[in-house]
Amino acid sequence: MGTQDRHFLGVDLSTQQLKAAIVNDNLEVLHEASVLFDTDLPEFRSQGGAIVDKYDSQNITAPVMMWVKAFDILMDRMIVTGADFSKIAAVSGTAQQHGSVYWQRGSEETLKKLDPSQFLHEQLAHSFSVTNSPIWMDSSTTKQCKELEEAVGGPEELAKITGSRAYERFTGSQIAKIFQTRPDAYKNTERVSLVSSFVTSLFLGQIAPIDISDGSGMNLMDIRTKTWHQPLLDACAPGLKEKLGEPVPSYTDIGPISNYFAERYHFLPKCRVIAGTGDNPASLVGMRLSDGWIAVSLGTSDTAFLWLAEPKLVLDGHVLCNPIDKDAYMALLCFKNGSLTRERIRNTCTEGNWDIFNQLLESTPRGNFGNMGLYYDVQEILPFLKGDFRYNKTQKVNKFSSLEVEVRACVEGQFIAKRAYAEDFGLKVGKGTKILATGGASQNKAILQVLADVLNSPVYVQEAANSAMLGAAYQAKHGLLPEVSYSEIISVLPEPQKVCDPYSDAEEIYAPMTERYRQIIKELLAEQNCKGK
Ligand SMILES: O=C(CO)[C@@H](O)[C@H](O)CF
Repeated sequence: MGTQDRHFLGVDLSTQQLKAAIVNDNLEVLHEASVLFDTDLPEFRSQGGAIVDKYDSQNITAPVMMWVKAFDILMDRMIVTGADFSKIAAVSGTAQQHGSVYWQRGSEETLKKLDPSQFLHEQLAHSFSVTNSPIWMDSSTTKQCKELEEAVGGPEELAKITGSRAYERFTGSQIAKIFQTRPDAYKNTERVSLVSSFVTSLFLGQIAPIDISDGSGMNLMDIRTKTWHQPLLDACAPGLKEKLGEPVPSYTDIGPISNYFAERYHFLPKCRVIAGTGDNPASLVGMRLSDGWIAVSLGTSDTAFLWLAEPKLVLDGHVLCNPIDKDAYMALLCFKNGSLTRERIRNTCTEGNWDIFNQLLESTPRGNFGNMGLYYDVQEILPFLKGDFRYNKTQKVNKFSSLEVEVRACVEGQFIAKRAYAEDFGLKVGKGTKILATGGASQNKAILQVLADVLNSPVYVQEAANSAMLGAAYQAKHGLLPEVSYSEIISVLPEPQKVCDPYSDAEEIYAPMTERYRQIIKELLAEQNCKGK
């Protein structure tokens, strides 16, 4: 296959949808398709792609068969766009981080012998020992988190080894909870995948390895040796190492595409499958981050991340292995209450109209007359709080005086939190720093202006907002051509475009608001700890 008609496929299994893009050798997007879980697969009754347990709102999962069925639909939708899979030289995947898939004993044999004349969902319906996969929105594993930290001597020790203290959404505590509460399901589990390696397993026709970047979001892997830390595996469940398999660098060529995809969709048998990775590492691949840049992904969860040459010990935030250079790292800050919270405020203040939301946002001054709001629909990660908290210039209040104050308080509050944790993480915001925004809300200029003001830095966007999905497609080329450097591979991409600069008064407004935010959080966490006692 000549380079001019060498295409690459990237598939992104995110929280709300499964989407795919095909790019040509110049990384130009040729075809895209998506499957929205809630509306295209209503029989699973997901909301935002997730199922919240009606008896325990901290217990949040997603039906794995919803993801499998979405695959069948996605491939057919790609065909409708005119995709020619025979030109695909390599495919890779990305997915929401931390979620886990539990393959039933014997399912790898099923994967190897899939019948091309049938849908995936018809053949994999009995391949999962856990039918509802725990996902990153879950926060029901505080007990298991404590056990993990105790296993190695405390949160700092755990952060030193794995890059993070224990977090409820991380896969280690989720596996431990399944072993403790559903021992038979765990016993019947042949292999455990992350959602990203679940995606590549389908293409590979066998259980694919976990990559080191997504794997470092499990509280199980030593980020320096890139190997599982046995005392942590033992603290979760017996025989876990065999179920996880060995982690691999994120650009590893893990084998040829399965016969199923070759025969059913006419991929060439020589099409290669490249290891998948998590959505945030894939976004780093999809964006051209270098020193002085901070990436902010505004999606279901909001995240901020940047490239690190060396790991840094933090207790609020994460250090992951780098998806591009296996000897480098990346810093990650994750906020659960992202776009779904912005949409909730939009719905309550504007009956669901983004144009009115933006008008209200732009009708209020920077600093919002001293009002601050913190809105946590689901248990937040940073900080570990849930509920709405509103403050006027001097004190806590139950509600704000106007809709426009509420709208600005939501957006400013989300970005002030990012600034506070980013600065605590050692990131430098302000002069010389540039922000690269991605994710759905990065197409909203009014929101980006607030981001620029709060972080006192210019905001850039790149052509496509789907940086994770495109990152997977770029990773497919990066993995296929190990002799070509990553920077050379993405050198064909257009430079990010500047969208807005901060106003000159931004720093004098938001530096003190960031300090006030820190004080408020300290008081709220102290209050919560007292209630918990
Ligand atoms: O938990 C997260 C990162 O730590 C989220 O960004 C998920 O990856 C979103 F899918």
